[in-house]
Amino acid sequence: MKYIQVTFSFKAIEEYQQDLLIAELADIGFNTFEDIENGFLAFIDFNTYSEENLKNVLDQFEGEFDCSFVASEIEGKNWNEEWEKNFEPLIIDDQCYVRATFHEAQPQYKYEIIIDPKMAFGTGHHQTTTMMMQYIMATDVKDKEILDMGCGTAILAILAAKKGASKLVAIDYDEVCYLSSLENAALNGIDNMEAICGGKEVIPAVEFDMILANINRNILLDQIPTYANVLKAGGSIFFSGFYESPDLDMIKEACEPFGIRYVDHKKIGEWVAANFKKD
Ligand SMILES: C[S@@+](CC[C@H](N)C(=O)[O-])C[C@H]1O[C@@H](n2cnc3c(N)ncnc32)[C@H](O)[C@@H]1O
Repeated sequence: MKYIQVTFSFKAIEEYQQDLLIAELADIGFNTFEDIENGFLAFIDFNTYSEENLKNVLDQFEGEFDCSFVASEIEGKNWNEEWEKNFEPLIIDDQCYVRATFHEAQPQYKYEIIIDPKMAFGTGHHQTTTMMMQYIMATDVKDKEILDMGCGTAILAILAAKKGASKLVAIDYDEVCYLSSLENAALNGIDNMEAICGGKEVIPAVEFDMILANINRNILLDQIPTYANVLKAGGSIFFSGFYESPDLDMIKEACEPFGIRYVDHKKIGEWVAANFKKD
C-alpha cells in the first residue's frame, strides 16, 4: 500500500498550535503523526492526499507560525519497527493495562489489552483515546450492543468486550485499521466483534445500546444523523476527537434535533471527550 509522508518543519510553534494543526490535518485524512526534531511527520493514504487541501489548511494558520513541508511517496516502511520503538505499556485508571505482544503480561490488572497498532490509531496514549477508555471503564457495558465508529486499532471495542459487552461492531474507512481491528480482536481472544471497512454507509441497520466515536468534529457532525438512526432510546454516545470551543457546542446543536442530549465532558490538554444520551 502506498502512503504520502509529509515532513513538517517549524521555526516557532506553540504546543496548542501544533495540536490545532494536527486536528485540521486529521480532518483532511492524515491519520498517523510522529514527532521529529523541530516538527513532525504526518502520513496519509496515497489516494486521499491532496496538496491543495494541505495548502488550504496551512493558509488558515497564516501569520501564526513559520512552517515548511516536504511531501514524499513511501511504500514498505517498517511500521512495526517504528511503533515497537515508541510503544510503552499504559495503565488507565489503575485497572486497565495496555501493552504490545512483546511486553510482559501483568495479570494483576483487571483488564489487559494487547495491541499491535502498526499504522492504525489507538494505543491509548492519545488523550482522546485515554478519555474514551475512561468513559468505558466508568460505564456498565455488560450485555450491551456497541458500535465503535472510527475504530482504529479497535482498542475501545476490545475494552468494551472485556467488560462484558455482548456484541461489538467496529468500523473504519481505512483498510489498515480494518485489518488491525481483526488482528487485535484475535490477539485479545474477542470473538463477538464484527469488523467492517467503510464509512457511515456501512453501519448496520440495527439498534445499538451505545456508540463510541473518536473521530473529528466535521466527520462527527456529518455522521450524527446516522448515529441517531441506530441508537436505542436510552442509549449513550461517547464522542471525542475535538476541542471545547467551538466544537462542543456545534456537536450539542447537531444532536439536539434527535433528542440526544449532552450529559458531561472531560478535557485533557485541548482535547475533549463528551457523553450524550438519547431520550
Ligand atoms: C482518532 S482515530 C480513533 C481511533 C480509536 N477509536 C481510538 O479511540 O483510539 C479516528 C479513526 O477514525 C477513522 N475515520 C476517519 N474518518 C472516518 C469515516 N468517515 N468513517 C470511518 N472511519 C473514519 C480513521 O481512519 C481513524 O482510524
